[in-house]
Amino acid sequence: MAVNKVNEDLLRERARYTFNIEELTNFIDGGEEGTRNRREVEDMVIHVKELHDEVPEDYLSHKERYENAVKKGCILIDLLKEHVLRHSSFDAYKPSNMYRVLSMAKEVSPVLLHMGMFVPTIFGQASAEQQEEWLHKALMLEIIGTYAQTELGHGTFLRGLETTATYDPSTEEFVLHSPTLTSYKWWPGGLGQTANHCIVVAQLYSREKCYGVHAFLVQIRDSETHMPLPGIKVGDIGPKLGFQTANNGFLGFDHFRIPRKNMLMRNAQVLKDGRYVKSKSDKLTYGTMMLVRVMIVSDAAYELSRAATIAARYSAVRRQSMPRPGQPEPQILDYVTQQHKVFIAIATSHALRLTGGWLWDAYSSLTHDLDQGNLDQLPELHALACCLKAISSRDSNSLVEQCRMSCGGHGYMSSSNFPTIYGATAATVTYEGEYTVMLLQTARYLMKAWKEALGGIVLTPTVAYMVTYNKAKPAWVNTPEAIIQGFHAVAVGKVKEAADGIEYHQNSGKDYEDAWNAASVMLVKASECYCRAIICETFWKEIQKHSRSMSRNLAVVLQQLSELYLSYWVLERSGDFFQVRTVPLTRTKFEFVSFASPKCHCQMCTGFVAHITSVVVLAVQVSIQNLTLTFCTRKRNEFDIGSC
Ligand SMILES: CCCCC/C=C\C/C=C\C/C=C\CCC(=O)SCCNC(=O)CCNC(=O)[C@H](O)C(C)(C)COP(=O)(O)OP(=O)(O)OC[C@H]1O[C@@H](n2cnc3c(N)ncnc32)[C@H](O)[C@@H]1OP(=O)(O)O
Ligand SMILES: Cc1cc2nc3c(=O)[nH]c(=O)nc-3n(C[C@H](O)[C@H](O)[C@H](O)COP(=O)(O)OP(=O)(O)OC[C@H]3O[C@@H](n4cnc5c(N)ncnc54)[C@H](O)[C@@H]3O)c2cc1C
Repeated sequence: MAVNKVNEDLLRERARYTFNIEELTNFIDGGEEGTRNRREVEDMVIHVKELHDEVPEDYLSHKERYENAVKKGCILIDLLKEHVLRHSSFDAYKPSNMYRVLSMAKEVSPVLLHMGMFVPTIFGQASAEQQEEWLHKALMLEIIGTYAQTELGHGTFLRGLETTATYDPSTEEFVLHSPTLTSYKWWPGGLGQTANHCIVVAQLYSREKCYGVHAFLVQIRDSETHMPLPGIKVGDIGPKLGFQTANNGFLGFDHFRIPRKNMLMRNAQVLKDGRYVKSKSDKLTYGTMMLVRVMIVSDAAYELSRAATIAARYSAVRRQSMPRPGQPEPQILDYVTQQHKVFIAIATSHALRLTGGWLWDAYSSLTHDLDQGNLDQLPELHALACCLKAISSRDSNSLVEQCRMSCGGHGYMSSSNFPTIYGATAATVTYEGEYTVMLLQTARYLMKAWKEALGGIVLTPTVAYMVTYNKAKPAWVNTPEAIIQGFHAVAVGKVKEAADGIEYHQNSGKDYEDAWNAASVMLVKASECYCRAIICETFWKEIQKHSRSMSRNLAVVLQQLSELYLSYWVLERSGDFFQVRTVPLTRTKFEFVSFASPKCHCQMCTGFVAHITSVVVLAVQVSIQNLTLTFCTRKRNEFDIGSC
């Protein structure tokens, strides 16, 4: 049998790396133990022949694809359980571990929502007694759940959800009902044929009063026959852009009764006689969504690094055209345009991975605070989770597409894996909070922060610079730190511009809601700039922090990646930087001037040339599913990414 011979170009590129590959691998995995755990799980998976397709999944019927995905999901979960039972240290339910294991199968798993939302909701919103009853069953997949919140008529506007849960004190039950077609649950993953339980988000009624949306744990299919229970209508919603094996479904209730104890009662409760006990905050019902948004940042990074790996590797082995007659066709990696497409994808995967880790730590700290009854950090974390989920998923999805295009026709093949990765990341831009809606949520937070900044009130960490910029303009010397200050200045300018826009529309007679809507494009822009500043600053600071404990050669390359990221986004947003008025070169002062302002002096901070020499990459060694990007650093022509 022919042995796959490694491409000569790839071998040559790999011989050129200037740093310790294992060190980079450990850095990506979050340490040596992370690498060891990942490899152990991968080794378990890679030898399971049932996980390798004899026939391309695209040639299977919808039913075959689903059955194939169920089979693989069961195998992976069993392996995960076996590994967990063997290594108590491997935190299977650290979201990145769970998602990584499930994504080792090419098909999206029909139990993704069970692991990604059903289990976390029990963790986050069930009382101790309820966790006692349901958690182990869920972890061992004795019950298989999903998260049924979105309806045919409402996905974003949760207060508009129509499914009702009406308490009947005579039987101590809730009656679930879908009063209209638009109230049917629509989208929940696994609902089509897989789940036999679900978290249902419904309007709670007791003693004829509505208390808003709350979560309930509902059995929808018979545990033995798997048939829908009486009063339940359930099925598959049909083909989609991607996610074909996620088994997204619909669910309707016809006066379906569940015990009172099936309302998730960690936060709010309904007592036997129907009295409602309020939660410390209504927003705690939204807790699972915040968790998944936090997860999405890291998983968007993961999906992008898969795409970047494929593109970088292909760029090393593909030879095309003949710039010099009679010379061999060059590797397409030698074209600066190819580098410009691929290198930012690699840099962004690191930026989002490190930002995702930073956000996960912030979220972990918040959950600890919430357990102590301290909700102070909730608004800022909600704002962060919203904008970072939006920007990371959008950046990931668009760069996955850029990576696909960088591979020409072969990138369009299913066998390239780009279509699957694209389908997964495209979904992420919409689910768990639609892109624009999430940025507008962050904008709500920024408008409040701006008002406090004007009043000189001390702000929370990620917006504290607003007070500084609103008073003294910082001096700018041309360094990465200064670029980050530049992003802060741009963000402040956009926040101010949006706040001024709302005020302008109110002064012209609009009420606040209409003024908000009229200024909403500026509000989205302000959130984007606030979020970009966070990613730039976090990426840079994380690299500086980790560089101190890593070898110099690796630190140099990672530093170059972070400088590339900063430079790339200044150039991408040069128009916004144009609005930053400067004084001649030596000591540049920031003053954000809106284009609308009559005193706009568009004078660009010149010399903004970032020479990125001997940048990054090259060939890449991809080991299955992991993120070990084995870079061979190769001297590249010095290229000037241009002055602004
Ligand atoms: C690349 C692969 C990635 C893999 C990912 C890993 C695992 C996968 C697992 C699952 C993913 C698969 C499928 C996805 C499943 C779903 O999509 S579940 C459904 C998700 N749905 C949503 O996200 C709905 C989006 N809408 C909302 O969140 C809210 O409706 C809203 C937009 C926030 C608006 O809220 P609304 O009720 O209109 O009121 P208002 O805007 O006035 O907000 C009220 C106040 O509440 C605060 N708030 C809102 N949400 C939260 C929250 N989550 N946490 C904390 N606080 C919140 C808001 O800031 C307001 O506060 P104020 O003080 O009044 O400003
Ligand atoms: C692959 C996939 C899997 C999913 N899985 C699940 C699941 O398991 N469980 C679940 O409950 N849901 C799930 N969903 C549903 C998902 O959460 C919703 O689609 C998402 O929340 C967006 O809501 P929507 O579809 O109603 O879009 P809409 O909110 O109707 O958005 C449509 C347009 O209206 C705009 N818009 C809406 N509100 C505003 C506003 N206030 N201001 C300005 N513009 C606005 C949006 O920006 C967008 O451009 C899934 C969706 C997908 C695509």
